[in-house]
Amino acid sequence: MQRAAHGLANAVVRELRADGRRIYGSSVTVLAGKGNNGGDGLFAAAMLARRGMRTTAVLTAGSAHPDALAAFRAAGGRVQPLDDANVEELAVATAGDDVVIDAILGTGARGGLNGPAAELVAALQELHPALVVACDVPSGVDADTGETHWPVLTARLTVTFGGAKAGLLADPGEGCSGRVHVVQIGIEDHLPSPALRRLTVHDLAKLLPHPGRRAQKYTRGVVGVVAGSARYTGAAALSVEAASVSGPGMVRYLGPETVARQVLARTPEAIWEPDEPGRVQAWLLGPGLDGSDQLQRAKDALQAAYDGGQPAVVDAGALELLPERCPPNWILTPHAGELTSLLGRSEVRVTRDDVESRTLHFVRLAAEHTGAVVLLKGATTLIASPSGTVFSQSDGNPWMSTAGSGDVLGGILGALAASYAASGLGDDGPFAGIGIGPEERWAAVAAVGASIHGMAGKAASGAGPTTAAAIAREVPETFRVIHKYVSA
Ligand SMILES: NC(=O)C1=CN([C@@H]2O[C@H](COP(=O)(O)OP(=O)(O)OC[C@H]3O[C@@H](n4cnc5c(N)ncnc54)[C@H](OP(=O)(O)O)[C@@H]3O)[C@@H](O)[C@H]2O)[C@H](O)CC1
Ligand SMILES: [K+]
Repeated sequence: MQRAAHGLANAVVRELRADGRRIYGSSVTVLAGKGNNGGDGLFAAAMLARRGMRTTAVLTAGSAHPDALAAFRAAGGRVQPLDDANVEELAVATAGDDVVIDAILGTGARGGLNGPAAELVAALQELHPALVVACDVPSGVDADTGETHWPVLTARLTVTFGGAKAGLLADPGEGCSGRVHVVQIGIEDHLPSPALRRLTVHDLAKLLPHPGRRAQKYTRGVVGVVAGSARYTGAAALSVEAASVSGPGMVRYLGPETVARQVLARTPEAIWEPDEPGRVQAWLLGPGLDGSDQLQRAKDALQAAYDGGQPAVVDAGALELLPERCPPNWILTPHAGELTSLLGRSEVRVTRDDVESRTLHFVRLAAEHTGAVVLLKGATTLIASPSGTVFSQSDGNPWMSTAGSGDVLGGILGALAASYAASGLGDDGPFAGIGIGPEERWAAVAAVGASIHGMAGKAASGAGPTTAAAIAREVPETFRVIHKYVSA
């Protein structure tokens, strides 16, 4: 607990300094629950009091961790028990402090806040305190699933102990947590393996395909793209362009001649396949599909992938064409609405809101039911393998929610699937080298693609508007940025 408290107190000091604020004389209120989460908060506030901060502890449950409360009092902290009568007054006073530490509920929470604690947090959320630091998890966020029980006080920073908890890496929980800082407290070796894994840029540097001296088209991977239609020509152009800049040996495009002309105008390196396509090692099916001809092409390609054991990235309209059970090297890329339809195929009747409030649960369920890797698009992208492992990538920014962004993601994923199909995902490869087992590797491929897409999108947007085409154009530079971490 002391190491946790030290980590929490030091993170508060760093954040205040980054805001250009003095430590001495600044004010902090810790909202302290009755368990060890409150204990961490009180011990941390005692340390801050000894550094000259004006400290108040609001005891939200009447009682508190005895030793931590004694240490807080001994350091000169002011104690304010919360009750029905003083909620409003304490909310206004607390909101005016330089820092609020949310140490009401942590991993011992069952459901959300209630009573005066809930009223206090709801009032504070409306008053927007200058700096909220959550202890371990924001109170009301389920540490295991990321489900939230409102009210939750949105944090700028969450200081968590032992390892990033799944609830901080999956929405809606991630959306309430701000930046996450992990404090090692010496129990890491005894913790179960994390339920959610996030690939870092160092992982990407190890995993990205690199052509050997004798590389040629088929060793780099050839991807077949069935996308677009007379109505949605842009989807074809964007997904083929994104695939072509993501490292494959070649991109074959299957679609109507009118669309192919526009595709080739943007990506002359692509090959139009008006009839039986040449050899491919992976498929991208679905962006902008419309009309019976294109749907038939997608069906034929899906069947070829199924029969030939080839990986396939299945998006948008092609999601309707899936077999009962998909091969484990297929990557489905629904958004929340499409996920409800996908789940509906296996009699799971949910709404988009249900999915968005329980993203981790439903992405896992979809992977289990379909047998495929399921990539659920969102502010945080979750990628579930049928084996149950889930990756969480959150490299993009909200400006990427723009038309065609999903088509670009599909192109990136299709190219990577072809590259890895060509180079192999064996036990002697880089995936095994970072502890990714054989059943998780296609989910990891999808996580690599999601991360590249997010990094490219963030670079293309800076802090402003961008377009799907601009995201695609940023992909080569994103590969170069990642490559810089190869030696690191
Ligand atoms: N291994 C680690 O990660 C460590 C974590 N530490 C800190 O410990 C907390 C977990 O502490 P714990 O005492 O288990 O529980 P909480 O502090 O999260 O919850 C406090 C108590 O509140 C009650 N409770 C549960 N749900 C609610 C609710 N919805 N509303 C109000 N009260 C609730 C419950 O008590 P009961 O008597 O009602 O059962 C909880 O016990 C962890 O988050 C870390 O901060 C250690 O410091 C280091 C190791
Ligand atoms: K908390």
